[in-house]
Amino acid sequence: MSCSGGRVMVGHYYPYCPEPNKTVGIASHTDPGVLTVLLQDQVGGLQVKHDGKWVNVKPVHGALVINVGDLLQMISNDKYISVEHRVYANPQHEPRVSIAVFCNPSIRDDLYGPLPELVSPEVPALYQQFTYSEFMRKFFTKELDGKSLIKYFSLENK
Ligand SMILES: O=C(O)CCC(=O)C(=O)O
Ligand SMILES: [Fe+2]
Repeated sequence: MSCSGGRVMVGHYYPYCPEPNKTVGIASHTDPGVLTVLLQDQVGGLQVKHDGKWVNVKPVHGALVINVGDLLQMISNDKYISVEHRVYANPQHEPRVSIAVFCNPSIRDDLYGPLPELVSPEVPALYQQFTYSEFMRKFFTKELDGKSLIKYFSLENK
């Protein structure tokens, strides 16, 4: 798999929100692809779910946040787990800007699934194989919610 052909850059702009407890910046989700590289500014607002609790990701000047996505979870047969994250509505009187680069496979019709090296009679595959086209079709028809892509391709009932 190569990341070079499948990178997408997205810029997010979160304006000041006078009533932040009535809405969200981005609802809780996992990123679908392999890895996401994220640059935050100094405003903050990103949270990740850790041990069932939302934890603030403190913005550090010059630092990049790397999120594991659903594809990496499935290809690694759960060696890496995709991270649930969200952004709260911005209560600061200055806008928040973030830039995300999504690293995805570049070949749509190859089969993806747990890498053969990670699967054995003792450690069975946890996910079915799928093409990236099929994966993205499913992604675009799902709600922006927790782990439904992972559940859809899972061979177990998670
Ligand atoms: O703005 C952020 O910090 C996060 C953006 C995000 O989660 C995404 O683009 O998938
Ligand atoms: Fe995200």
